[in-house]
Amino acid sequence: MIQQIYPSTPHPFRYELNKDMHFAAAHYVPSEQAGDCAKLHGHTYFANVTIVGNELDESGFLVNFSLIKKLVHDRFDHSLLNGHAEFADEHNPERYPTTENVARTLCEMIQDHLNGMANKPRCVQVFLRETPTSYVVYRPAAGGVYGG
Ligand SMILES: Nc1nc2c(c(=O)[nH]1)N=C([C@H](O)[C@H](O)COP(=O)(O)OP(=O)(O)OP(=O)(O)O)CN2
Ligand SMILES: [Zn+2]
Repeated sequence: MIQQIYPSTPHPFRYELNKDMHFAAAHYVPSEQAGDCAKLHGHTYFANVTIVGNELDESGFLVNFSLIKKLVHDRFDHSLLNGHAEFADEHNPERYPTTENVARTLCEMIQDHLNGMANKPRCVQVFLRETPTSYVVYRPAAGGVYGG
């Protein structure tokens, strides 16, 4: 069982849901400055995704926990991150599969899906751990999340 304390983000919504998950993936950071990270290697990533909203769906869910896992796990588990379109541009540092960019991409992917739901849940935080000693927290700009 995964048990961990995460940083929290303040928000005005009635419900907050968190989903923990793992995925195994390989990557390299295509930058001469990246040192050993420029070499192909792998991690078991750990992600915690925070979803908020005011309304539940017809199942009484803010969003089904399993959907959040499916969006991330089905796409990235046992894959080469650099092989995904989101991370394939080796000339744009915003597209390198760093922890920062992967966390932001997960949030954006999930939000794209949530935008199609009638109860309009929002992804307000992705905590992404790459190694036992390194993690990133991504939060979309407040205007983007709360501004409708
Ligand atoms: N800001 C970032 N820095 C680094 C990233 C990153 O994504 N964003 N990535 C790496 C490497 O991919 C590496 O796999 C992880 O680095 P690091 O935490 O240094 O790994 P260690 O397990 O060796 O850490 P120790 O605490 O020294 O054991 C590097 N930097
Ligand atoms: Zn790495």
